Amino acid sequence: MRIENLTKTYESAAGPVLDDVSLTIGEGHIHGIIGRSGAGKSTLVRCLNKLVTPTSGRVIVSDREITSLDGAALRAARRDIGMIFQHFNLLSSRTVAGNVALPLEVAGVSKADIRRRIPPLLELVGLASKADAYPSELSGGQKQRVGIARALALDPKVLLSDEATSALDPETTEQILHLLKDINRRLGLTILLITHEMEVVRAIASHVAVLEHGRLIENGPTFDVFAFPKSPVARSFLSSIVAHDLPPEIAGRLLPEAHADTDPVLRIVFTGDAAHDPVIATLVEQFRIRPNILHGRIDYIDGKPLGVLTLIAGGLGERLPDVLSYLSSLRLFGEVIGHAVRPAAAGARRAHS
Ligand SMILES: Nc1ncnc2c1ncn2[C@@H]1O[C@H](COP(=O)(O)OP(=O)(O)OP(=O)(O)O)[C@@H](O)[C@H]1O
Repeated sequence: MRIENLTKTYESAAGPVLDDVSLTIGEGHIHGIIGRSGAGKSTLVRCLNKLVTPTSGRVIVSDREITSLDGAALRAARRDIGMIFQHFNLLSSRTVAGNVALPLEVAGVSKADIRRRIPPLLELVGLASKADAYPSELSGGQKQRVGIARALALDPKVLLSDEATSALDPETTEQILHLLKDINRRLGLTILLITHEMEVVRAIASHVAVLEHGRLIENGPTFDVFAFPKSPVARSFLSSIVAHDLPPEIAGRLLPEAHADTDPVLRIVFTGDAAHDPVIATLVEQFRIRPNILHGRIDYIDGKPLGVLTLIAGGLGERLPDVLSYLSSLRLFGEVIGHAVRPAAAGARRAHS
């Protein structure tokens, strides 16, 4: 799927809601799009199947330019694009099987074929025993499974997921994300995942893009964006997952410049295999540093370890360039983010003031 220079303006006075967005979604990828409320996520996803007509730009799915199509040709092209929604959008008067059958009926598939195609779809989403149940008899997670089976009924090439887990509790969210990942692996289905939760991206997305005020401000493999976010928005989305920023009460005590009574504060980003190296022991033994750990966390993103550790590097002094080159030899990233007043000196400073 290719999105090229997509722009959408609803009301010219309000300015564009999508502003020149370009993005390629690789075949078989799960690509997350994250943004705050009002960033333009729903508008973007609705432009992709032309539920909303973009003001300019193109959307190409499997070499077909969706944005140039209308009428029957557009309806046919939409079969390549399945969609699931936050509030499931099931018909309450139809059974589970009846809801899954709906897109097949609209596409003119014969009754016999529909009867044949429903059971494997329900099997795929773990609802084989619920074919005759009505939506009111299902849990939220089960309703979303029906939504997924319905979205897959016409064998789409791409699945658009618009906040599909936002109405679900954490445990059900995990099960639905697991199901999406499983379907992605088994069918090779490309999934575009619209969300405002980094946990959702972390759980299953191989790539992630960040949307802010209608502009794409970041895009790349999930691990790279998580390890080295460039925008404040991405950093703030990541705050519950990766310890990029110090808690405000610690950050507020750091000084921007070195003084005679301060020690540098070193931030180290651990990625890949080096996350398992005895880095701190080497800093102590080889570089004679007295580390005092301020904040840290190590986690797994896309199956790879990612850690951020911030420490006061007592005794670092002139050895900073050597330490940074040692870290980069392990392909770790290190930087001095400020200076901390030594505890004894802090007491003296307080007494002085
Ligand atoms: N049909 C419409 N007419 C006019 N303005 C609209 C319309 N749909 C959306 N907007 C405006 O476009 C902006 C982006 O909305 P959109 O729903 O695409 O964002 P979002 O990132 O999905 O937000 P949320 O997560 O809150 O749904 C908002 O300012 C919204 O008010």
